[in-house]
Parts: sequence; structure tokens; C-alpha cells
Amino acid sequence: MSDFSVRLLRSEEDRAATDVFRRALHVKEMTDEEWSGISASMQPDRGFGAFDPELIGTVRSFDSEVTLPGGGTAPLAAVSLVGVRADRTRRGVLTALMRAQFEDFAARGYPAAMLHASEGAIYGRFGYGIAARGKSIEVDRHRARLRPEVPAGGRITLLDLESTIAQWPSLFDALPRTRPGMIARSPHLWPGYEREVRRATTPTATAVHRGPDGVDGYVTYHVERAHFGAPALLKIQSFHHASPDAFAGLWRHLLSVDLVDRITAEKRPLDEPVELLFTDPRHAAVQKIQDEGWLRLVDVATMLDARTYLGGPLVIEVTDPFLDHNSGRYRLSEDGAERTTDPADLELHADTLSMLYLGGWRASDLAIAGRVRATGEAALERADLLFSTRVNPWCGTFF
Ligand SMILES: CC(=O)SCCNC(=O)CCNC(=O)[C@H](O)C(C)(C)COP(=O)(O)OP(=O)(O)OC[C@H]1O[C@@H](n2cnc3c(N)ncnc32)[C@H](O)[C@@H]1OP(=O)(O)O
Repeated sequence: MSDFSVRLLRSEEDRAATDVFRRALHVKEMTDEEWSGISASMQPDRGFGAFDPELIGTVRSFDSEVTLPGGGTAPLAAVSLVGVRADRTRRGVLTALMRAQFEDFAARGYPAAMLHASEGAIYGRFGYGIAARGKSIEVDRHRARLRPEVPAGGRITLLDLESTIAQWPSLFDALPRTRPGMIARSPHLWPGYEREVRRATTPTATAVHRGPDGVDGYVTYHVERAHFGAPALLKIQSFHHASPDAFAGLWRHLLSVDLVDRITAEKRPLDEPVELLFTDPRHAAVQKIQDEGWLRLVDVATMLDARTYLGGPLVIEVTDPFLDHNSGRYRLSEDGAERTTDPADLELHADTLSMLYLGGWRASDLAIAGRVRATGEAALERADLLFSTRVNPWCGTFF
């Protein structure tokens, strides 16, 4: 028996819910001024609160759309602002909030949800899995030399802070979302990004790249030092490109910025070939690899049928303890996905299916870790090919 109840938040409760979230992350509550700048980022009717009767926990989402393997898209609930008051944790509050959210997503026809996790041990039990990973890189600007065959790139225009803020949404929307896992940016996201760059103590700039057909890439960055005498770091805040020319041209620009010692970027796509631009690839060092996008297939049948596959057929048996209606067997092939009673080639839990879904992991690697059980090597080989994608998945949007 729970001694709290969960319901949709009213808009006048959004600020208190945001404060619950911030305190859970050890961040100060917002001032009136901060709240007035950020309140537009709350999509109405997408926040849930747990009450006992005080507000003790919250989750939110905003509507989006995710790119799938094969180039299709599906409606996506982007989940954020998850927090439970420190004196009310470990008694099922988040579990109840997650359940309410999934019911809401299903009722509104959102077959998938995604989030960025504060800790890796929280969300697997709710069926979220690490669907996309990202690498953090650091480039030694003084030593990195571009190889002769690297494209020259097109025209670069530099935007200042105000122009960056004004043009960000149209720049992002102008570029195709080419990787599985990339999401549409709701208007509710931009106020938060604006707040971040306005708070920076050094100037933010955006370099826009134009190719023969117009804008095909941009990078937003600022330069900072930890203290006087420390190396000057050019920190990439976002980098999106739609052509090899734009990728090379924007890196040429970053390397040309004076008074910079190192260039850093976090959570870049695992297969983005930055180091291959340089005569010595070691001058672009991968510092760490982290989980980037956690995916939840809320409606497994719909999502399995929405992506494309290579080869097959393969029958998978999914166990979904949190959303049991998803449990069962599915036959996957180049023709799509359907429920079946045929014997399974592969058995896995819903969180592991999320890891396979966007092509971010191989079934044979997950089998080594005990996350997938297969009838044999042949089934794993078929599964590796079936779920494989041309490029690595990447969300590329923080929320
Ligand atoms: C998308 C985002 O916003 S990410 C930000 C997430 N928020 C934070 O990290 C803020 C700080 N943490 C919190 O607010 C809370 O601890 C939360 C939200 C992570 C968890 O809330 P709780 O109400 O304690 O979760 P709940 O009681 O439902 O726990 C369910 C299960 O998950 C486990 N669990 C919960 N949090 C964690 C954790 N951080 N690490 C490991 N296990 C956890 C519980 O032990 C419990 O296990 P059980 O079912 O075996 O008993």
C-alpha cells in the first residue's frame, strides 16, 4: 500500500516540481527571474507529480520524434526532470511515476520514450536500455595537422551570442537527422539552451558552414580556462553537419581559432572520424565513452515493425516485467515484424531489446555479457546482421 498518489501536474505546480527536481540534483531553486526565463520550456500536461500530500517527486516529458534505422520516424516522449525528495526515496515513488508516464504515453500514441540518465543503475528496471553511446574527445590544437586530402570546406560565417540564440532552431531544423536515435527539437527545449549560453562567462559563438546548396552544418562553442595560466579550452557545445565538406570545414575553422590550446567535445557519435582528419590520429584522444540515449520501447510490437532489418528471419522472445503486454514472441524479417508463436531463436528482456533496437550493440556481444540467450551461433550471426545499421546511433540532443 502506497501512502502517496500520482497525478498530472497543473501548470501552476510546474515551478515547485522543477524545484523538487533541482534539489534532488543538489542544484539551488530558481529565482523568479530564472523561472520567468525557463517556464516556457514546460510543455503543458506533460508533468506528473507524486503527493503525500506534499509534492515529493516528479517526472516530465515533451513531445518529439525519433529517427529509426531505415530512415523512418516514430513519435517519441523525451523524458526529463526526474527527481524524488531525498526524505522520500526508495519507497516506490519513481516506480509509480514511471508507470503513470508509460500509461500516458500509450494513451497518447507515443510508442517510445528516451532519456539521459543521471546514473546508470536507475532505468533498466523500467525497460530503458542504453541505445546510443557517445565519446568525449580532446584535440591538441597545437599539434593536430590536417591531412592533405581533407576537404577544403565551404564558406564559414560566425554568429555572436544573440544571433546564435535567434538562429539555433532554424539551423538545427535545416539539417537532416541522419542517425538512428536523433530526435526533433521541440520549441520547449530552446529556452533551456538559451539560459545555458547566457550564463556562460565567456562569449559563445556559432560557426555556420555553407556548401553549394546552403547551410549544411554548424558548431557552437566557447573558450575558457580553469585559471590564469591554465590551457585554453575551446569547448564544443553542439556540432551538427550534413556533409563531409561541412564536417571538415567546421573542424578547419575550430583549429584556426587563435589563443586555444585544446578543443574538447562530449558525447560525440562513436563512429565520427575526427582523428582521421589528422596526420597523427593520436592528437585527437578519446577520453571516455558514456551512455548517451536511453530508449524505452513502450509499444514493442509497433516499434519493432517501424524500423527496417537486414536479412532474417529471426524470432525473438521478449520478457517485459514492467509492461507485461509487450512480453511475447516476435518474428523479424526484411518484411517487418509480427507477433508469432514460433519457437524463439533469441531471448532477451525489454531493456536489452532497447539496446539492440537502434543498432548500438551487437547481439553476439550482449550474449557474451549474458544479456541475450540464443539457440546457437547461427542465430546470433543472423541477429547481428538483422539489427545492424549503416551508422552508429546517436541522440545528439540533451534534455
Ligand atoms: C532523466 C533524468 O531526469 S535523470 C535524473 C534522475 N534524478 C536523480 O538522479 C536525482 C536524485 N535521485 C532521485 O531523485 C531518486 O533517487 C530517483 C528518482 C533516482 C529514484 O527515486 P525512488 O523513488 O527512490 O525510486 P524507487 O523507490 O521507485 O526505486 C525503484 C527501484 O530502483 C532502485 N533505485 C532507485 N534509484 C536508484 C539509484 N540511484 N541507483 C540504484 N538503484 C536505484 C531502488 O532501490 C528500487 O529497487 P527495488 O525495486 O529493488 O527495491
